[in-house]
Amino acid sequence: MAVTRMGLLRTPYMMASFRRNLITSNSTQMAIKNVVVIGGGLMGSGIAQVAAQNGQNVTIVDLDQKVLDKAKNSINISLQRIAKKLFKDDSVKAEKFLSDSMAHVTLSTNPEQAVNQSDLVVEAIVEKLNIKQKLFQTLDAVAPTHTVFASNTSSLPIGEIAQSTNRKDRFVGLHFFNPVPVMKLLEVIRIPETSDDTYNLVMEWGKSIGKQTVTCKDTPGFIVNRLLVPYMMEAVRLLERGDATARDIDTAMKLGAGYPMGPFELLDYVGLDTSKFIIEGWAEKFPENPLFKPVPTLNRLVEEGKLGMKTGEGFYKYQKK
Ligand SMILES: CCCCCCC[C@H](O)CC(=O)SCCNC(=O)CCNC(=O)[C@H](O)C(C)(C)COP(=O)([O-])OP(=O)([O-])OC[C@H]1O[C@@H](n2cnc3c(N)ncnc32)[C@H](O)[C@@H]1OP(=O)([O-])[O-]
Ligand SMILES: NC(=O)c1ccc[n+]([C@@H]2O[C@H](COP(=O)([O-])OP(=O)(O)OC[C@H]3O[C@@H](n4cnc5c(N)ncnc54)[C@H](O)[C@@H]3O)[C@@H](O)[C@H]2O)c1
Repeated sequence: MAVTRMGLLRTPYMMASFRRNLITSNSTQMAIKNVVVIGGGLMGSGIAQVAAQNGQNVTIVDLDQKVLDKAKNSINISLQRIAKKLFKDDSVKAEKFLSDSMAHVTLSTNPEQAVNQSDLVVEAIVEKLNIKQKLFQTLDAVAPTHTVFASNTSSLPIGEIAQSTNRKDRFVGLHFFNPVPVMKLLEVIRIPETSDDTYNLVMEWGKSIGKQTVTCKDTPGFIVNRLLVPYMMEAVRLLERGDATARDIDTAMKLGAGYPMGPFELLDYVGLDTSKFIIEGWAEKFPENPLFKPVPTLNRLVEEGKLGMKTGEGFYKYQKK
């Protein structure tokens, strides 16, 4: 019996189903063959990977070629970990899985050109409403009519992002979790204008990439972050009051509440810049809610360029890979 921390492959049945999800195609792939992921950072690279490892053509777009090269490298490393687990006794199959998946990945710094042939565009760029709106406005003018647009935003209203396009019926939120290749959940956010066809298509697509979907209205933080963000901010406030150390708070939540990571480890893992954007956006929009008040420690660390694991330091220090 294979057991992971996330309970991903608990039984032979689940292992078989995971393998099926990874390797075989299904009916949706007939509809969504070409995926474009905009933003090749932490999330974009993971989203691109799960599509590619399920046989879909994926183009990753970023402003910076160096980010794209790093994304390709991290996809390769992650696929190797998965291949090792899936085909532990068969190095030929493992190698084929790796090379087939990598062959589905293309890199681009030209978003307008990349979306030319797309069926689905998933945006995973910086958590700023005006930047996301500007991007979608540009893409809306050049993408094929049938192309569905999705945002992976953690906290921004999908309806406000979709406002910048003339395809609100073909617009959804697709909220993935970090690390995307491991986390099974995909939140699908429907705005009132989202058509049934679009909704059904992305629900099927979620299944085709091995995710368990849940649906949520366009409400702040959707399901997971509406509960997770106040918890993480409360952890920082606990630290700021001097009630306990970050290390002890993390240990307490792992051993006392069964979380795989404590709140500070998770903040560093998510990225402190992204976390700051989320809480600032909510504080501005809902100033009366004490749960959404910004925390000085987060602002200070971001000002110092300590963005978490990705920069080698956040609440903790990390060895550069
Ligand atoms: C203001 C507040 C801000 C809130 C922000 C919200 C952000 C956002 O919107 C929502 C989120 O994402 S919220 C965030 C939601 N996320 C969370 O809450 C994450 C919580 N953390 C975890 O679930 C675990 O600590 C990890 C999975 C990260 C690492 O697990 P670990 O046990 O400590 O370490 P391990 O032993 O190394 O790995 C274990 C297994 O996973 C496998 N593997 C790992 N990475 C892989 C990859 N990239 N590729 C492939 N495989 C990968 C690995 O092979 C291994 O498999 P095996 O079969 O056991 O050999
Ligand atoms: N980090 C997480 O754990 C997490 C989880 C779920 C959702 N999200 C959301 O996903 C999105 C991306 O987060 P991330 O953590 O991957 O960020 P990141 O900083 O790792 O990556 C963002 C990437 O987008 C690129 N980018 C910025 N503007 C761009 C543009 N106009 N065109 C093309 N590329 C552009 C940047 O160069 C960068 O590489 C955010 O909306 C975030 O809220 C993050």
